[in-house]
Amino acid sequence: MIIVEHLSGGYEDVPIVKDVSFTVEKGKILGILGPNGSGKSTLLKVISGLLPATAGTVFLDGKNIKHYSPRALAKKMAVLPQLHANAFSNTVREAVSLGRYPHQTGFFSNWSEQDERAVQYAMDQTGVARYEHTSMEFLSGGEQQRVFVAQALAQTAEVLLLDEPTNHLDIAHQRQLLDMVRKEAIECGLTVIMVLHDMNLASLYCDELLLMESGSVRALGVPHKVLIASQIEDVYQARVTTYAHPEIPKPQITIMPSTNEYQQRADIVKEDFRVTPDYIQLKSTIPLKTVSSAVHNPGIGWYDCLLNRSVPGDYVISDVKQEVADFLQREHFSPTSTVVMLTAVPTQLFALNEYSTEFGSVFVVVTAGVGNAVDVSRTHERQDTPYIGTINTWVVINGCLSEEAFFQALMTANEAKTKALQSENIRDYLTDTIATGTATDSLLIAATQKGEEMRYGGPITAVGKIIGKGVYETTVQAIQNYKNKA
Ligand SMILES: Nc1ncnc2c1ncn2[C@@H]1O[C@H](COP(=O)(O)OP(=O)(O)OP(=O)(O)O)[C@@H](O)[C@H]1O
Repeated sequence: MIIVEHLSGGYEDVPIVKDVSFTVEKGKILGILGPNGSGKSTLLKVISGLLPATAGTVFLDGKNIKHYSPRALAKKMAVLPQLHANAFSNTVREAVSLGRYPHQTGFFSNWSEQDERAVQYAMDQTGVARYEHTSMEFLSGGEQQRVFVAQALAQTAEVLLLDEPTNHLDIAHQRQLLDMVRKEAIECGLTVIMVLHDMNLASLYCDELLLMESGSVRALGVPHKVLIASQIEDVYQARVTTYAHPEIPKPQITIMPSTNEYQQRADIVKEDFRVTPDYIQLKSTIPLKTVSSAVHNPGIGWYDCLLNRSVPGDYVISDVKQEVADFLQREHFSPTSTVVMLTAVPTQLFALNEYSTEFGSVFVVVTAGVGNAVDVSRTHERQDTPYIGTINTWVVINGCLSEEAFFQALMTANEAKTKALQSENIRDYLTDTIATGTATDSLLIAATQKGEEMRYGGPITAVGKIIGKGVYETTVQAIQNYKNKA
């Protein structure tokens, strides 16, 4: 455990680090973030005693680091500096072995089995063992960086101070190195303080983050409390936004380019829609921000091609995703920029309407196979598996929606669809109650993201009113087309 209390320090007469306090428990990782020149490296140097503290104290295992001899301190604390001197070593093994120096009484005169094990372990963990006899000068920047990390690891200290350990590393090696650091923390109780420029890696791998600004602590705490967009924007003077990592409950940050290239956005017009016997297509000249429950490319993304593909009524493919991927390849659609829904309804039974609004027009496209409609409040009584018979709904908006508005738009559209089923008296044939949808309905909201942002998409907003009316009317029309055919 390391406790830093009211620490200040800098270079001769230049105070840099001002009144920094934090605690890192044993086995935890603290990430230090901050703009260039904010004092991150200087803080590590003052903590490690490389620069004198002008005020404050660093406690290591309850003892002021000033009261450790340099060798005793080096056994407890290993440091990976930002810039490395490599004057004393030739080969990788020699460089890593230097990490054992604090454990030696003479100059490597009593090399022990423990030293050997520590060096071998550090080389294995950092993936440099295969270069062990190679001269340092023949290694790439990233390979050298891993050797220096191995050197610090070979020191077998309880506390590791790392200044930009992922410098020069490609993403696979960044991951390998940070996974290794995290494993050492969790399994061996290693306490780590590391300076990282990459906020996303810091968020993923650190228990807590310290955000520095002009030598002082601007924020300290768990990643969710530090990586707040407004705070990061203020400290870095760069526009950013946060989003959730897809698998790990940690925030991620992305920069918002100031270029207006992306703001010159086109409008969707009726001619962008095309209907063939196989599919209904919207081909846009710009990617649309899309939220959907489609079969292919569901979720949130940017896509310039939407397909509602008609498949035979007996379409049962065990691997639908692969079948759709094969279809896209066969038909020369880009798998990464196309959203695909499936329907058993012949495409000519679609309904499409355009609605003009004050912000721009809205298109609603629906195919409604309601032969197998269900009452969602009664489906718990059924034992049957889902079958094809689907209402597919697209709402394409010439306008800019907030994230909140996208999800409200989904709700608004779904409510309007249900209302259409009600007024068309579509019933669940098992319960003989009004159906609310089918077992496999799909819904998509796409927007050009041009113009002023609409914050909300609920039923009484400008966009919500159109979605409510548009999805209702268009679904009714599509159901009637379906009934007439039947
Ligand atoms: N040897 C030195 N003597 C005097 N001032 C220094 C010295 N090294 C760094 N500084 C100054 O201290 C301030 C903080 O530098 P430091 O290297 O700690 O920043 P940092 O946050 O690690 O930056 P970066 O993200 O660029 O690595 C800077 O203004 C820098 O110019």
